[in-house]
Amino acid sequence: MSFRHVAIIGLGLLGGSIGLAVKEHLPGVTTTGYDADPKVRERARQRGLAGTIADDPADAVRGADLVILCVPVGAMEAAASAIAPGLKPGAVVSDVGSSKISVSESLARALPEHVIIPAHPVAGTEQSGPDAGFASLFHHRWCIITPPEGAPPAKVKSLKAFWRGLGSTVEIMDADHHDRVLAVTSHIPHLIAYTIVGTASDLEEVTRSEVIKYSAGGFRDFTRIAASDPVMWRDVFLNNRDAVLDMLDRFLTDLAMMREAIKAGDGEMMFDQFSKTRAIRRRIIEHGQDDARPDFGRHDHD
Ligand SMILES: NC(=O)C1=CN([C@@H]2O[C@H](COP(=O)(O)OP(=O)(O)OC[C@H]3O[C@@H](n4cnc5c(N)ncnc54)[C@H](O)[C@@H]3O)[C@@H](O)[C@H]2O)C=CC1
Ligand SMILES: O=C(O)C(=O)Cc1ccc(O)cc1
Repeated sequence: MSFRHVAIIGLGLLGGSIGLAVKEHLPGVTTTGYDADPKVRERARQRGLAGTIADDPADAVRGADLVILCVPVGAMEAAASAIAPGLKPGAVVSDVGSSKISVSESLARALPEHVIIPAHPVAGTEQSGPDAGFASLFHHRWCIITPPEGAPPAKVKSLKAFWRGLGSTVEIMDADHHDRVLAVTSHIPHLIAYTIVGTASDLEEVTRSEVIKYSAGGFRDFTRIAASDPVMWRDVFLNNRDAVLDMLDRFLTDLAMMREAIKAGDGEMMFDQFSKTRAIRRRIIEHGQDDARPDFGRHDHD
């Protein structure tokens, strides 16, 4: 069974992109939407982020067979409770949150009688809000689905097909594994960016130098990441605390080793390490996710 009516709760970067992507790639599917912020609803109507934008969360989900919560992970439970009165029995409730264990638990608490299948499209930018979304956001990007035990296989299959329809490559994973992998590949890199940009800015004040003005390429890349939405990332670190702390300990050990190598003038150690990481980047470019679905748009998928 494929979804005929998809409701999107939260119409910022992710929610807006889903609405636009459904309009472009799945034209037979009806979309409805809701956002808690009236200004966002207004802008969403102007941009046509969903077919109908409701002023009430329960109205937005009435009749939907798939509801996707696209709010910060700390707001998932409140958003799920607010849609409960309008949810059709048998509707699938999913989300796009960047961490999965806590979201899974929040949704199960708020909607104990409903089918919950959490997901995370690993696709985004540093932008947020209703003007940030675009239809091709999910093309050739991973979407990780983390079905809880007992999730109906036919509904998991439908959710897979939905994300494939938007151009993603789907992977099934358990929530614990997801949270550990994403802690290393996404959450800690954001933490490093937020920290280094803060450190450079503090240094600038102390030394009255122009650290930021003359920053080279690497630092500019960090400033892009460090411009990401503060509410969203605060919530990620509050909600993926354990995995982030574990992985951060590993990272700090490795950073301390690099510090020792610099202190000791151990050029060989640095050269070996930098050569290894250069090879990793080359592997990503050669076999990475940009190549995961070279056929998107040319074939149908189940
Ligand atoms: N920004 C990114 O690159 C990515 C974000 N995500 C996840 O997607 C989710 C949404 O992120 P973005 O779209 O970037 O954020 P955003 O800030 O662009 O949009 C979130 C929207 O949710 C609304 N909202 C907040 N609480 C609400 C509630 N209780 N009910 C209804 N609406 C509510 C806000 O008004 C806002 O318009 C987050 O959970 C984030 O972790 C996942 C992949 C990538
Ligand atoms: O802008 C970037 O570089 C990102 O890393 C976007 C992003 C942010 C959060 C996610 O959960 C997934 C992707």
